[in-house]
Amino acid sequence: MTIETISTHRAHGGTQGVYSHSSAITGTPMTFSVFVPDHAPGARLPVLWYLSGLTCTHANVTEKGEYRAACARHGVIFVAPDTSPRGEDVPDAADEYDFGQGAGFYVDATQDPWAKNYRMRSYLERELPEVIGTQFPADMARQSITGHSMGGHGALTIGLRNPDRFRSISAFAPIVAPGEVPWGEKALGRYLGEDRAAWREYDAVALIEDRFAQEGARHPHLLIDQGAADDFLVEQLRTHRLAEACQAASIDATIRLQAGYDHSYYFISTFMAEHVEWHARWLG
Ligand SMILES: N[C@@H](CCC(=O)N[C@@H](CS)C(=O)NCC(=O)O)C(=O)O
Repeated sequence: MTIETISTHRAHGGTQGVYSHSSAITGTPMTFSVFVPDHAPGARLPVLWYLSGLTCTHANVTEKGEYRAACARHGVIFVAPDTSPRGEDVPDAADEYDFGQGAGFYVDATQDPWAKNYRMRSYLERELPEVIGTQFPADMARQSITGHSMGGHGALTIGLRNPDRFRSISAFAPIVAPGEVPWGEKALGRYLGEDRAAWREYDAVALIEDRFAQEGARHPHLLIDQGAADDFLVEQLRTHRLAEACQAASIDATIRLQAGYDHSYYFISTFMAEHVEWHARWLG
């Protein structure tokens, strides 16, 4: 397994890198960024994954997320993958910002022509963790996950499906019930087909209903921040649906509505250090 180093920079007492590798799962080159705080020789640090939203690459959070000082302070590695496979040979939906390249929705597509490359679920559940665990000083027994919008949906669904891998899940303005909102209905319908039963493992509210209704089912700790002035809140994000599902399943989640904040990286970067610190508590 080889990775190519695209760039490295010293920052906040650590190293911010951007890397590329050839993914067997997506069949494309994939780019990702990793911040590694300085550490004692031989030490292995816990990992916080960050999944990005529509139209993003690894670069949006790397440049605007303001996570490095907190990660350095708490000794946490921060990994930011891309949001889809990319390339001239990868099918795309020209002129659609919410589908195709930049909008992989963290699913394994089953429908043509998407099924061949759009396999972000397997990429993030199987292939990239192997790369991070072997190429970086990462302690893969200590992982948590966060994300924004479509990436908040990715963090919640990957985290809830893998409670033994992730100690905590947080999200900024996540899509909590894609099966009930226009962004999600469009993406899941085209990537997975019209049988809505197949959508449920890619829908945080449905996953909670299906897997955590039983008293005592173990789940990662949950923290959500949502801007009250977010233009997507009512139609696409619908945070109250997650609150209702958590309450019905007796899941003790912290879900906060932040007055005045919109959907942008100004919002994310404001609360990023708090999220890193919160995850660091569970990561030990
Ligand atoms: N109106 C936006 C919709 C997409 C959007 O808001 N994307 C969010 C994630 S859902 C984002 O993080 N955009 C990139 C950025 O702000 O750097 C666009 O067309 O770019």
